[in-house]
Amino acid sequence: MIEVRGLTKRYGEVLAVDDLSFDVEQGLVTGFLGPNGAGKSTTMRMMLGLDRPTSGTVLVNGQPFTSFAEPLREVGALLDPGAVHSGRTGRNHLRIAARTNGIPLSRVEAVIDQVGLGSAARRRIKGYSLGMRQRLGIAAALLGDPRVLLFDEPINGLDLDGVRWIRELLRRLADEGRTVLVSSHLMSEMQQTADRLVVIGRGRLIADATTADILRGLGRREVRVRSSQPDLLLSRLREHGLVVERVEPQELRIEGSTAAEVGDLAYALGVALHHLSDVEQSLEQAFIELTSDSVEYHGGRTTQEVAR
Ligand SMILES: Nc1ncnc2c1ncn2[C@@H]1O[C@H](COP(=O)(O)OP(=O)(O)OP(=O)(O)O)[C@@H](O)[C@H]1O
Repeated sequence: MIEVRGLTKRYGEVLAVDDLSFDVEQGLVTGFLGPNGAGKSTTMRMMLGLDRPTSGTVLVNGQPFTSFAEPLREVGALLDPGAVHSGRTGRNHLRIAARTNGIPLSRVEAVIDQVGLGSAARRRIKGYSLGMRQRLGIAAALLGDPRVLLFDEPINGLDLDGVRWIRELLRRLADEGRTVLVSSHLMSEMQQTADRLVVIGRGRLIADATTADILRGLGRREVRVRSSQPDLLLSRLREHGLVVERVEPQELRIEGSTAAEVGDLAYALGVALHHLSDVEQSLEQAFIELTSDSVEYHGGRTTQEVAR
C-alpha cells in the first residue's frame, strides 16, 4: 500500500505536484493518469525517495521509502528503461543489481524467465529493441520480489504483443496481492488494465475512483437520431424539455436522454425515424473532459467532484 498525503513539489516557479493525497491499495492495478507534464513522474520519484517533497509525505507499506534497509525487496520500479549501462549484457545488468542489493543470484534467472527475455539475456543491452529494454527494466523491478511495484509509462512504444504482455503481467502481480501503480497518458489503455484510476492534471488530483465509477460518473447520456422531419422533431423534443442540437441537416443530438425515451416520443409525435442510437462515452472522451477541467482550473471546485 502507498499513502500519499498533501504531497507538493515545487521547482522554482513550477508547481509540479500540488497538494496530492490518495492511496494505492494492494491487490489492485491502479492507473496513474494525466496528460504530459501533469506531475506523474515527479510523484513517482518522490515515492521512491529520488526527489524530496517540498511538503507532504509518502508512505510505502507504512514507512518512508528511504527508511528501508533493503529497498529493492520492498518496492520495484520501472522509471526510465533507457537508464542502463548499454555495454553490459542483460543478465550482467541484473546480476550487478542483485549483488548490490543482497538478492540471491537465483532471482536473476527467475526474472529473466518471468519477463521472457530468454536468450537475449546473453546479448549486450545496446542491441536491444525498445520492447526488450522494457522487459529488462521490468525484470529489474521484479528482482527483489517486492510487494509494491511502480511502472512509469511501461506501455510507451510497445507493439500490440508487448502491450498485451504488460497488461497480463500487471494483472498477475495484482492478483498475487501486490500493490501495482502504473502511469500512463493513454486513458484507452488503462480502461482495459486498471481497477482504479488516480487522475491528475497540473499536479492536482482530479479523480480517484474505480475505473467503472469514473466512467459512470462521467457517463453523459447522449442519443443520435436521424429523421426526414428534423425541424418538427427538434422543436417537439425541445418542448419536452430535452437539450437538442442539430449536428447534420437531418441528424440531431439529444443530451440527457436515452434512445428508448426519444424513440417513444417520436412515435407518439408520429415522426418517422431513420436512425436512433445511444452514444456511449469512451474513456478517452471522459479523460479529455476530466483533464480539460484542470486546464481551465475552476476555482473552488473540489478535486473529486467530477468523478463522483
Ligand atoms: N527537475 C525538474 N526541474 C524543473 N522542472 C521539472 C523537473 N522535473 C519536472 N519538472 C516540471 O514539473 C512538471 C511535471 O513533470 P512530470 O515529468 O512529473 O510530469 P508527467 O506527468 O510525468 O509528464 P510526462 O507524461 O510528460 O512524463 C512539468 O511542468 C515539468 O516540466
